[in-house]
Amino acid sequence: MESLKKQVGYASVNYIKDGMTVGLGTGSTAYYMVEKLGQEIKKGNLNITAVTTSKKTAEQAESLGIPLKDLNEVDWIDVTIDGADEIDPQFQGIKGGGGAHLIEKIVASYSNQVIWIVDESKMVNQLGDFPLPLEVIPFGHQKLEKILQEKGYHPETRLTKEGQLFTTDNDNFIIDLHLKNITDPHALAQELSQLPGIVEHGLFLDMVDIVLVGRNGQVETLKAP
Ligand SMILES: O=C(CO)[C@H](O)[C@H](O)COP(=O)(O)O
Repeated sequence: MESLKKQVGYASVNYIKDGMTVGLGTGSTAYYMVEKLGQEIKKGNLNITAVTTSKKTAEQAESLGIPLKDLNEVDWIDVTIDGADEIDPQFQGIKGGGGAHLIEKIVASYSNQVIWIVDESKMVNQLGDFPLPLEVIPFGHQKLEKILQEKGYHPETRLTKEGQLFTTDNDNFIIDLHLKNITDPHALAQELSQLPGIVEHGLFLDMVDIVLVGRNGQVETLKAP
């Protein structure tokens, strides 16, 4: 799996051209994309500016000498390359396994092109087996969890390995919904967007243009309709 992630992460850098402003995603697959991008910049093959989607990616990019700007400092992003947790046949996705989906969604929404890089395990027939992350405001989060429980969404506030409350880069919490299957992602997205306290849900709908899938040692390119 690790070698598939590396293969797909490295292959995605072919979509980055000289002079572009590039959104850098978060996670173990995006890690390899950033690594390869750093190598190409160091060799003098690429001259780009990047906007990062998390503190972790920013630290990695800085350590590799990738020039960074804040989203407010750029006009638009040419391409954003990011990982995903689940992708269905309609190219709808779940993100936020790493708890970075709020910033990832903002960056993606200001991008001309969005590319997801995944290994084949992320391609599913229906979304929902992967718990759906919600970034929530700490104020009243237990009340929100109760409402989600009453709706039958099986919420679980995310904890760190040490059992502490997981906090995002924005000092919010994550509630994961254990839904098993999501029959109507658009309806669910609308419902979740209307609940006070939820800053952003991890449903990424109609956002991706190209999916690069690592499968059987190859990188498959899928274009969203
Ligand atoms: O959405 C994300 C972080 O918020 C990641 O892109 C997603 O979790 C995939 O990560 P990985 O490539 O490590 O499986």
